[in-house]
Formats: sequence, C-alpha cells, structure tokens
Amino acid sequence: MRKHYIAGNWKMNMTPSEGAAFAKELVSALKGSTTKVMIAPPFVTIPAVVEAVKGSSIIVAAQNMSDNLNGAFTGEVSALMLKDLGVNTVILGHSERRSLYGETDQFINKKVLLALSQEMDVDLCIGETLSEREGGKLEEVLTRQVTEGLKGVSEQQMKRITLAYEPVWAIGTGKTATPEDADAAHAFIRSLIAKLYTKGVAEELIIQYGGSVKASNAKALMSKEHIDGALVGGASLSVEQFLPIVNFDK
Ligand SMILES: O=C[C@H](O)COP(=O)(O)O
Repeated sequence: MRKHYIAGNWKMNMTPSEGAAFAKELVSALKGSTTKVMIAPPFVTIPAVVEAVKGSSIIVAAQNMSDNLNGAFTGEVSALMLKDLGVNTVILGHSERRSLYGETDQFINKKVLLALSQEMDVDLCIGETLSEREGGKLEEVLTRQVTEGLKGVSEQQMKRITLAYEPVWAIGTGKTATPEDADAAHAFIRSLIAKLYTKGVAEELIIQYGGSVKASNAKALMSKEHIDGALVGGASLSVEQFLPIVNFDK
C-alpha cells in the first residue's frame, strides 16, 4: 500500500523570513497529520525553514544540487552542504532545469547517482512537452527520461527514488492533465519500472503528479490508482492553498 506524498516546490520564491513564517504556520496546521509532506525552498531559505520545522515530520528538500561534491564550481551547491544543513532530499530534473538551463538526461543521471551515493532521497521529475504529446511521443519521451535518468540505480537504491510526472504543458499554466490522462501516464511509468526492475519495485514506487495541482483538483487526481501524491508549484506558496491539497482526503 503506497502512502500519499505531497510536496511543495517553491521555485524562486520565498525569502528566508517568508519561508520561516510559512513553515511555522504549516507545522501548526499539520499537527497530528500523518501525511508525508515535503517543501523545497530556494537554497538560501533552507536554513530558516529547517529551523522552523524542527520537531515536525515535514521534509525539507533542495530544488537542485551540483553534479560534484566540492571544488571550483562557482555558484553551485553540493550534496555535502545540503546534508550538513540536515537536508536529505533533493528534487532533480525539474522541467525548468531541463528547458531553461539545458540539463540533459545524462547530466541529471550523474546528479541522481551522486545524491544516492550520499544516501539522499531523490524526487526525479519527468514529463513531456505539448508538441511531444501531440506528436504521439509521450511514451518515447517518458521511456527515455526514466531509463536514462535512472541508469545505474540499483534495485536497493530505488527505495530512495520518487518520480514526479509533470507534463510540461500543465506547469504554471492552469491547465491540468485530466485525472484519466495523468493516471494513464503514471500506469505507463509504473509498467516501465516493472520492466527495468521488478513488479515489486514498481508497486512500491511513489509517483507524484505535478502541473497546476490545486485544492479543487487534488482529490480527483489523487483518487486515481497510480497517482500517489503531488508536486505542487504555485499553490504551495501559501498555507491557505497548500493545506487543502495536503488534506485532500479529509
Ligand atoms: O514543481 C512543480 C511543478 O512545476 C508544478 O508547478 P505548478 O503547480 O505551478 O503548475
């Protein structure tokens, strides 16, 4: 039985003081909740948020990290630095990293392997563009992103992997995939994982949906068999909008 996992990716929003205020409010709103919740602040906001969620079960993640552990890589942040802050989860391969910063499947795979070598959990994002979907390439794109992104990841390490299916055309656009379309993509991804690993690994894998998730569509999406949670962007920026998504089943 897979447990729902709801994540908020703040992207380049929230100063340290704003992040701390949000986190304190979320901690008190979630008292007693057993839902697995993660928030991913920008790097500089992480320490304030880590401090604010202390004692709660909220996971603080990074939105990205370097493909190296240390050295002459100006402007980069490494897994070692994140771990020193108490951050053990990282989002990798977000479509904005792929499209705006040219991250390839091979580069993302290098980071995935590095994060796993540091015993970090990875939330690996995949998803097709509108032209890929309309051109009938959905399965080809997902197959490539999953196969390349997870190259060299062992069956044992798959316990640390969450996948986030985010159709690029649904991110920040207000257009959500229908629950049926999203579920079909998730089912395809799960069948792919069963082929690459085992049926057991596929059945345990958490696959989040991302792309204009909000309070009004969260329940319909997450009632689908293969949708195990959400990676929320815009609606994760206020507790008022994020909380009903976390509590979609209440
Ligand atoms: O990481 C989150 C996704 O990019 C979704 O963003 P959105 O909820 O603003 O569409």
